[in-house]
Amino acid sequence: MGIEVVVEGLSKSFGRQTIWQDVSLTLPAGEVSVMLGPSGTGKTVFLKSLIGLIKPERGRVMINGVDMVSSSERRLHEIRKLFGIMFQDGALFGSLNLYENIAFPLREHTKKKESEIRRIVLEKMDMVGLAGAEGKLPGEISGGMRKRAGLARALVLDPEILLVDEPDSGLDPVRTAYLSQLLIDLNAQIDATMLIVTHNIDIASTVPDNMGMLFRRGLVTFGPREVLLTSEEPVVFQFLRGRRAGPIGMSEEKDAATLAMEQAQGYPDEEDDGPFKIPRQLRPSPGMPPRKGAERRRERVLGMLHQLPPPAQQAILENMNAEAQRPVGVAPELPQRSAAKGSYGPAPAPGHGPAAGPVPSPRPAPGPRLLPPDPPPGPPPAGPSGPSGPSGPPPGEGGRW
Ligand SMILES: Nc1ncnc2c1ncn2[C@@H]1O[C@H](COP(=O)(O)OP(=O)(O)OP(=O)(O)O)[C@@H](O)[C@H]1O
Repeated sequence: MGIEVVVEGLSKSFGRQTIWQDVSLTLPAGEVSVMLGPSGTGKTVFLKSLIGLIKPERGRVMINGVDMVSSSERRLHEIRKLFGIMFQDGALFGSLNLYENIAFPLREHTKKKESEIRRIVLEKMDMVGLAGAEGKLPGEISGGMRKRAGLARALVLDPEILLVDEPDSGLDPVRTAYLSQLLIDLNAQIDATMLIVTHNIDIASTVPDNMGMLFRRGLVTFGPREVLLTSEEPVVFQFLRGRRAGPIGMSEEKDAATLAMEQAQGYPDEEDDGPFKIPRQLRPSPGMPPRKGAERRRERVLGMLHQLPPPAQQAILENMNAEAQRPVGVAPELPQRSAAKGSYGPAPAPGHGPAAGPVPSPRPAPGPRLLPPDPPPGPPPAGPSGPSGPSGPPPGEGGRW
């Protein structure tokens, strides 16, 4: 099972620029969490602070009793082996093929024999739908494949904590949807604690168990997904709906005068379309094991229900009831096109038991099989070819921690 990450009173500045202050939250063990926030609010800085790559001035990040802020490099080196990180651009070595890129952390951090390395690399490539692409160079594959290669590399040390930085960047909406499903399937298979940093509302509203948001140099909220998704907080309201009206401006937060002017004039083309409709959370694909994190989360959230705002309580109970009645492995809201008549009809019967019923026990062969074919290769990855993270070569020359 994944490990809980406890963040207490964390503050970070660069020179005179405060990035965020007094951030406190807990990433529950084995659950999937998302950190949202407009560009530049310090999401990536937060992610790097969790693993000790960036040092906050104040606060603690407790993992297995070790503080990632104040511990020695030797201690951090040990704890970092618990992490896998998927960086935005995949952070692959441009001169190494996918096999060698993905094998890199195993060669760096373990003394495994070549046959064992091969078994692990091929298994993880299979899990992310990259079987057969071992010999490709990063410059020969699409952005989506590079991301999945970065994900495979993040998995080779069997991480208990998986950090994912903007998995959607550069991907079309369909590839993003497949990647969202892949993340849920991986969580079902490895039961790791996951934190995804993104500003993509589709990922944020369908993947995680918990959500938080950074804005105005602080944490706006963090908790069960329904808390943020029902929030009337102006910044959350604006962000979820992608509006211009609200405290988030073009490049930074709006000042009071701009907000007052905006309230007087409004944006006539931005109609009030009512409460944000909370989409269903993705479930593991058919054939995947059930998510243990989701089961634990259910108990945890029911235990804290009375402490949550009433709209969140209502949304949680409605979702739980809907989940209990929802057949496994089917997205009932998607009409299926009949090939013969070109018409739309109801989805086929699932042939699985109800969600809240007994869970299937046998663990299936790994590997989501729902990935679409990849588009032709894009341009070679930009930026430094050396990845940084325990799951990959670290930042800087030579790629060492
Ligand atoms: N090593 C650094 N030195 C100085 N400033 C930094 C450093 N790393 C990040 N920053 C600054 O911290 C701020 C937050 O950056 P960060 O990349 O964490 O934002 P973000 O929320 O992830 O943005 P985006 O969504 O656009 O990726 C930015 O102003 C950035 O310039």
